[in-house]
Amino acid sequence: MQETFTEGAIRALERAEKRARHRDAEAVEPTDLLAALVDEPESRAAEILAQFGLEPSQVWSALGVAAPLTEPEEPEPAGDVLPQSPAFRTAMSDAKYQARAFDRARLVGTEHLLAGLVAAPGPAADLVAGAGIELENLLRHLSPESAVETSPLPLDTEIPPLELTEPGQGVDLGRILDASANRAREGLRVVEDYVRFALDDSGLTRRIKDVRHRLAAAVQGLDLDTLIGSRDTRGDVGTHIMTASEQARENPRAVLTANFKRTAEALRTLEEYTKLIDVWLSGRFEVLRYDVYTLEKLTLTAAGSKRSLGEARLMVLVGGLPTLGDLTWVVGEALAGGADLIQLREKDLPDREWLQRAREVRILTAQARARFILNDRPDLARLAGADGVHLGQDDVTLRDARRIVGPLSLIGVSTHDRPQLEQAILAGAGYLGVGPVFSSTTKDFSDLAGLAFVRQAAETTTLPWYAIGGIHEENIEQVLEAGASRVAVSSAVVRAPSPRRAAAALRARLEAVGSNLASDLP
Ligand SMILES: Cc1ncc(COP(=O)(O)OP(=O)(O)O)c(N)n1
Ligand SMILES: Cc1nc(C(=O)O)sc1CCOP(=O)(O)O
Ligand SMILES: [Mg+2]
Repeated sequence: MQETFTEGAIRALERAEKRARHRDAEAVEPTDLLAALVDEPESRAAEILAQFGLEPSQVWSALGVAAPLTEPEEPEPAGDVLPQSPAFRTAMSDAKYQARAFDRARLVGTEHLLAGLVAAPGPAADLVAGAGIELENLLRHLSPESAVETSPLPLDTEIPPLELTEPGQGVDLGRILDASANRAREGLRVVEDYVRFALDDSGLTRRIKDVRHRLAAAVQGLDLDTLIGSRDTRGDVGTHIMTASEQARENPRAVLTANFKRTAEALRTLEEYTKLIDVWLSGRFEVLRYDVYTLEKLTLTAAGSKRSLGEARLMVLVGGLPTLGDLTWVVGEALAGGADLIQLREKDLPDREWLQRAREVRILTAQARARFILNDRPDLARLAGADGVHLGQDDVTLRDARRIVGPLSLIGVSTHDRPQLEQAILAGAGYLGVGPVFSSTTKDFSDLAGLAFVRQAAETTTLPWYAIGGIHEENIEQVLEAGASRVAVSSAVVRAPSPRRAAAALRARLEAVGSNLASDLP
């Protein structure tokens, strides 16, 4: 699906790039875009912000940026286009997504750019959220005329679209649409309750809410009076027919999957029957159906990983040791001290030797009933029978790794800032690395993500995540206070005089924090 931009949006994007250049940035950030959106006070975005009490001058001063850029008398020499930061790209993809859902012509306007900014965590989103603007209340402003307009698009065929309000034609269709809208709404509610109360995942809850609100907006596009007028619950022969599979639910997870299925089916019905009255509206139900599939994957991944990593709080990274004997000794000690996962991280070994070491570690971890993760290499992870593979931002993508290790293997992803965190969750990571928290003797970093990032991770997801980077017995308390429940360490154990004692000390600290890890619900 191809989107195009309104002239106002194009101007805002150009200005955002200019603003980024003026501050000598290496990439365009969401803050550049927010400042650029209010540069033109008549833009839809600026109008919406003003309605929420956020005037341009407040935005510029809160962002610490210059008031509107004055156009240079001479055109500026054209340079290479500045790259977009990951957060900016997230905002853009959300903006396009909102335009697709709300605008018949799929035109991305400044209001959609603003909605994109709200969805991309960071200072721009924080500023806007501080003014009380959330996706939920912003959705009302996205092309309101088209969001509620129900006049059909011209169909390709000669057959005129059904007139929903015409008795006879309308009633049957109205009953189908009414029942399906209710089923979709109810299914989403059941799913939301699981994510909110069983998983306690605020990020996923926000996503499900967003889908629920967009469903409500799409249903508004149908003639509500006709739907209610067509309702005949008592006369519906399906109301009292309950199959055995509908009644039996083995556990909360089965309730969850059944309700995702029910929601997707109901959306499919809405999509198909709405084609008879309004193809554009039908497209909105289609987009929602795909969103529900994505949500299902995200929720089941979160629930599955939370269950499978349960109380696995301490990951120890080993590697770079001179001999196989050194490696097996350290791994044995770490396991005896209470490591729940061993990650083999080799950087200079020939593949054959790496695989041989991996197979040894596999045996030791299996004996200790601990997990074994291989760093960087899905191919070797599969050959060694590892439980999973860990991928960094420059390693093969999660999708490619999945093709090698299969659907059940654990795939962890390193993240160093919030956009990467969100991206990894969306891509289906089974767990996350969150760091570097402190400077490390194992790996050099030019920038530290610090404890601030640990706090952000704690606020964002309940997918299992491991704080990593320079964590030792002396500083682990700070990491736990920032919200971590799991840590990954290397030197603190591998280079300790007694790896066993070092692992045991870390483990004891981890156990001392209240257990909010494993959900009681399967
Ligand atoms: C748990 C965990 N988190 C982060 C990393 C780092 O992975 P990556 O960024 O790919 O760097 P290398 O470890 O490959 O140097 C990790 N290995 N484990
Ligand atoms: C390999 C690695 N990756 C990190 C990240 O933040 O992505 S921190 C790190 C080093 C972890 O070792 P130590 O506990 O000795 O600092
Ligand atoms: Mg790597």
